[in-house]
Amino acid sequence: MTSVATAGAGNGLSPHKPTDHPPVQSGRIGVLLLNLGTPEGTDYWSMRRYLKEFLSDRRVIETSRLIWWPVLNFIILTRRPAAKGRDYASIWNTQRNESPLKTITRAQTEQLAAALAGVDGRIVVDWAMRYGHPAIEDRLKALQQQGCDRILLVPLYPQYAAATTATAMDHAFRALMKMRWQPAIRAVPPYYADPAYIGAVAASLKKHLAQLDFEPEVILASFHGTPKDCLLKGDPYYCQCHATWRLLREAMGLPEERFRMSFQSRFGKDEWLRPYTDETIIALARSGVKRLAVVTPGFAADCLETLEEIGVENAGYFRENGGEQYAAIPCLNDSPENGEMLRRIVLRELQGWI
Ligand SMILES: C=CC1=C(C)c2cc3[nH]c(cc4nc(cc5[nH]c(cc1n2)c(C)c5CCC(=O)O)C(CCC(=O)O)=C4C)c(C)c3C=C
Ligand SMILES: [Fe+2]
Ligand SMILES: [Fe+2]
Repeated sequence: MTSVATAGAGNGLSPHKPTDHPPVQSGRIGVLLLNLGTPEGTDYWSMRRYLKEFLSDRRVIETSRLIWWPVLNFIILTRRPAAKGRDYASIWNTQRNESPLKTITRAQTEQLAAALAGVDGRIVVDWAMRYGHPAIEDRLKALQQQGCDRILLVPLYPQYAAATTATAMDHAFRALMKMRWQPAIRAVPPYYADPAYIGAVAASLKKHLAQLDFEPEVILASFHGTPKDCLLKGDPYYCQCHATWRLLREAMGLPEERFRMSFQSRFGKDEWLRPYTDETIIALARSGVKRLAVVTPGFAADCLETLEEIGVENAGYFRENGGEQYAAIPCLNDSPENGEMLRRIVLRELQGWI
């Protein structure tokens, strides 16, 4: 028996196992990037597991469980896994056998770690997903085990929505609820109007436009949608998307007719935030617009919703309705613009800790 255990037993206390708690006063600082999550594979069961976890989240689907449970289990989870599995298969990173969202979030983590290494050697950067893997709980524990007694959470959503930012925070706090010795926690606020973000998206957009072999008549900023009810219940997402759109338009020096905005990825039969991206793209093509570029500033990383829905599905709608040239502009991903933006935002939120 170790001396620690003997002392504990002598006091009537349970023996203290050194492996149960983080190193004492190592003073490291964790930075944990949080993104949505993604399936582990494109097969039926991987897709079903992912969709079930996602669509069982009350922050995402607020409908009464009495109504939602049978709809989810008997309708959605019988058909959607196969259909969406095919969409995921069309964008899958086959080299790493993972979705692009995972590959890019990892690259963003490495990029930020490299940028911060020279600033303060105590900073450890990691990443986690709200649904699936790597799990938030596991990565919080891993940071603690590396001696991080302060952790900055970085939800990778420029615009706050209960369905994204809040559920990631809820999940982190559920993990913290299980810890006897919690690290100190901070969270990066929504950065939808931050000059570092607006500047990065505008610079990246200008760079990609310069590489096109055509000049778009219209640029459409497409944001992920939410049910309209979220706005009516007080979710700031719609207003934050509008603020981003206005600031980007000003940064690009474009009038409203040439820099439009819309909401994509509708799910279910309820009304979602308008105008809808697919309807907007069809209307633009029918009104005679021949050259269109679509930018997706609400997505930190390219994913199913940008690569497939914007890059393929909506490109088809544009061409079928008379459009000729179409470009889906990549998200910030791990571009130099992204590296500089994250470095600035994270360093500001670490003030007082470093
Ligand atoms: C059903 C309700 C949904 C709400 C509300 C919602 C909000 C929301 N989502 C994102 C970002 C992403 N969503 C992604 C995929 C995705 N989204 C939903 C549903 C809702 N999203 C589903 C069911 C799916 C899975 C695909 C599908 O079955 O259609 C992704 C892509 C993930 C990937 O692996 O590539 C992102 C990113 C935001 C920002 C948002 C609210 C503001
Ligand atoms: Fe979504
Ligand atoms: Fe979609």
